[in-house]
Amino acid sequence: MTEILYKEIPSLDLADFVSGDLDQKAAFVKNLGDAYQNIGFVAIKNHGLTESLQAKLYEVIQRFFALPDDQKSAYEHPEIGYQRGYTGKGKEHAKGRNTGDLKEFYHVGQDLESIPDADPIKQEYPANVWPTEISEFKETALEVFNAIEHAGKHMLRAIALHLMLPEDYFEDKVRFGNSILRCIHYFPITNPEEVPEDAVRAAEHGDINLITLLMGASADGLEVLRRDGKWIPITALPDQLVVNVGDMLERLTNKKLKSTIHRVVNPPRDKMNSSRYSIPFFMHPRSEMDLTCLASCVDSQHPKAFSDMTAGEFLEERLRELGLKK
Ligand SMILES: O=C(O)CCC(=O)C(=O)O
Ligand SMILES: [Fe+2]
Repeated sequence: MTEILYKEIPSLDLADFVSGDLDQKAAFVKNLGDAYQNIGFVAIKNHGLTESLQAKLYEVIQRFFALPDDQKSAYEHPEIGYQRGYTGKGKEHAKGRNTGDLKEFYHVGQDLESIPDADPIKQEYPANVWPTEISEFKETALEVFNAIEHAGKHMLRAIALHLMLPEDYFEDKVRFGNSILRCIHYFPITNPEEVPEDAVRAAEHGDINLITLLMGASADGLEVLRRDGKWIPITALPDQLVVNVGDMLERLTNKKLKSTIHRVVNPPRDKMNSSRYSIPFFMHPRSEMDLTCLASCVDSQHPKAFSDMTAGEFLEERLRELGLKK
């Protein structure tokens, strides 16, 4: 396969896949496959998440993050690896680093009430944590969670077809999957000289999950590392979601699909005193999903690069590496 060095991440129309004719659907799968085998990122429109709902969630989280730190820390749950509720400033660091990122965030997971009692996964997930100060937080976040999850399921169908798997390959694996909507505030830095020399908004990393769907951020800063070593800034249009491959999908496909390293750089010094908000949705499967490399992705030129693990085991390992779990 030819290597493509994209100047920017490719833009696709999800409507081509969901409601297009056979040719449009095939073209979507081809373009997505090319993008994911090269740069690991695309931007999609017609994903079903309305701009008004996005704006509403941004408004709600801005009100939450404006609360005093000691009020926010009441929603912090280290005993569950911060997988629900608030995580305070500087707590998370990228794998392989010690300096914490210049961010605080809030995690929302599956709404337990929507999971049938008969599904054993219901016992596995912690309940969501909702700030009592902000009444619309729960309703708005869950609505966004469901809309993005729906778009993510379409993306996984297209990915399955690209991998020559049955279109519904991921369906049962992501039903009530362990996904997380992460509302992030990169807080203003009033005294740049007081933060550690090497501290950044988000140090370079790959995402843990199958795929990430990212709502357009409120300021610049996100960059992806192209395979020739050049950092490419990402600018998604307001009607687009950025969708990238995570480490679990890279593992499953034995690196055929690329979990591309990305980062959020600090603003120039004169803009350090401003906030940045962004909201990625980390689409995880159920913990029992087997991430053993697909046999179709292993051959003499591509020897198996990963040990066999379930998604649950991989997540536990990574949360420890990020400083979120003991
Ligand atoms: O804030 C962003 O634009 C991206 C954040 C990110 O990469 C992450 O939280 O994994
Ligand atoms: Fe990321």
